Amino acid sequence: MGCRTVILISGSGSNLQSFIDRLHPDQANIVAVISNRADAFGLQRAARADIATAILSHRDFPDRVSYDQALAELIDSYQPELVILAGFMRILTPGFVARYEGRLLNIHPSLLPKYTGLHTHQRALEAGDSEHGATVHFVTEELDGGPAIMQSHVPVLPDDSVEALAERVRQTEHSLYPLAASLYIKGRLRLIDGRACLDGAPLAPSGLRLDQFETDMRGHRND
Ligand SMILES: Nc1nc2c(c(=O)[nH]1)N[C@@H](CN(C=O)c1ccc(C(=O)N[C@@H](CCC(=O)O)C(=O)O)cc1)CN2
Ligand SMILES: NCC(=O)N[C@@H]1O[C@H](COP(=O)([O-])[O-])[C@@H](O)[C@H]1O
Repeated sequence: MGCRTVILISGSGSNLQSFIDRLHPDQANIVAVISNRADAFGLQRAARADIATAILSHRDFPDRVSYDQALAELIDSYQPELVILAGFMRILTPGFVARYEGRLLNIHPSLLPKYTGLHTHQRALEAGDSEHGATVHFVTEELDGGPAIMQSHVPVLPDDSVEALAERVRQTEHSLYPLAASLYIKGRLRLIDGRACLDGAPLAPSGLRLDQFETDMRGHRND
């Protein structure tokens, strides 16, 4: 079986669905989906795929440290090799990050380092940006500050609403995230001395470009 993977969610789970649809269990063996919200539709997606689910609400704990300790114990009960944040909307404490750093990935809906935090699409529109996108990165203590692995780029159109731009970005995420995760699962992507490295070579600060990487992959297939 593949890389034992636990996926954390808080909402719809369309990125979770892209892992289910695009990565074979011999690659990503998703052993559990954990949500901090009981109403997360992603829990239904996981159940439909016969993946174990668990709910651990942050509201049931007095503070972040105690929540993260309980979350880590729950995660460790599944003995993961890789932990994926897929729309998981809780800021994680240094102790939690230290436990998983180097095998903890996140997808953020902006071209980091632009727009860390929340409301990224609205902020890109308000800034008048001509392009926007998403970033897969290693998770570190610094919120959305971890080394970038790969980015997808989309145009911002003149009459874009927040919803339209968010959907355009989300569509690219469903190719971006499984591909980035597959590089880790294959042993090609690693966090070394605080830098994201592919085949041992440090990546550029913005990571790989999805469009360029896909072009290169097609080229190699035609060689
Ligand atoms: N220590 C880290 N924790 C997390 C990271 C990270 O890089 N380092 N990435 C985030 C994911 N994320 C953006 O990609 C993000 C998630 C949540 C928040 C946030 O402000 N959360 C609020 C609650 C918001 C809500 O419930 O809707 C909070 O935790 O108080 C910002 C960015 C995951 N964690
Ligand atoms: N800061 C974290 C964050 O905003 N993550 C974003 O939440 C969405 C989750 O969608 P999904 O639940 O359909 O995968 C995704 O667009 C992801 O980039």
